[in-house]
Amino acid sequence: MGGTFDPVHHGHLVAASEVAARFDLDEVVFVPTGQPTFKLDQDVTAAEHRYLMTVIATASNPRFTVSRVDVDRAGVTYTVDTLRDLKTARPDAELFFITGADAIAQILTWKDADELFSMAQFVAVTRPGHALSVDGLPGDRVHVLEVPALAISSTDVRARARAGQPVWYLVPDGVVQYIAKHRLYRGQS
Ligand SMILES: Nc1ncnc2c1ncn2[C@@H]1O[C@H](COP(=O)(O)OP(=O)(O)OP(=O)(O)O)[C@@H](O)[C@H]1O
Ligand SMILES: O=C(O)c1ccc[n+]([C@@H]2O[C@H](COP(=O)([O-])O)[C@@H](O)[C@H]2O)c1
Repeated sequence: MGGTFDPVHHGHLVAASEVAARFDLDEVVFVPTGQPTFKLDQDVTAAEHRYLMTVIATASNPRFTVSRVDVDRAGVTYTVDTLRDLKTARPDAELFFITGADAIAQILTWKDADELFSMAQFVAVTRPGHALSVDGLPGDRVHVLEVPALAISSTDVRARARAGQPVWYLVPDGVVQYIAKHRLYRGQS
């Protein structure tokens, strides 16, 4: 599952857990982006903070791991590179890329979009506030999964932290503490 994870929240974790169960996955690899291509105009938190919060959030689940491939690759992050690096690290693995309704809606505009569907299957999960449409995408490579609706976004978590409102139970406890310890999201949206 790729994401900016700024910060990772329970919407991400529930989606990953549901896809793992439905598709009987051995492992879910969370891949925090380096420089997310569609957020180049935004003030994104340093990759190392986002990576560490993702490690904290996933630590208790033996099937969840976190990859540094996007964080460690220089330049803008593209999923075509993510999938290539994951395939190199796990040559025998069958890859499924987990993505939410908002992200799948834009997938045809992603770099080398045609190539993506031959590199992995895609699982598009439902997300409150976003219509899920996979029209025009290859039906044999894109799966749709309804997951328990959690109307949580990283944008909202950042806004709450900035306003001094609680973020408990929107993100894992360790992430609440990490945000407080490093005083993240105090001066940005
Ligand atoms: N509550 C949610 N339910 C289901 N999928 C989600 C949810 N939140 C995010 N996702 C999906 O997880 C992936 C990574 O999301 P991302 O890290 O950009 O979080 P976000 O909450 O959308 O962040 P932001 O508000 O900063 O844009 C995307 O594919 C997104 O669609
Ligand atoms: O490859 C692309 O062109 C591309 C464009 C936009 C988003 N993505 C990927 O989609 C995932 C979710 O992105 P975001 O910006 O919603 O956090 C993340 O893994 C991104 O690298 C990929």
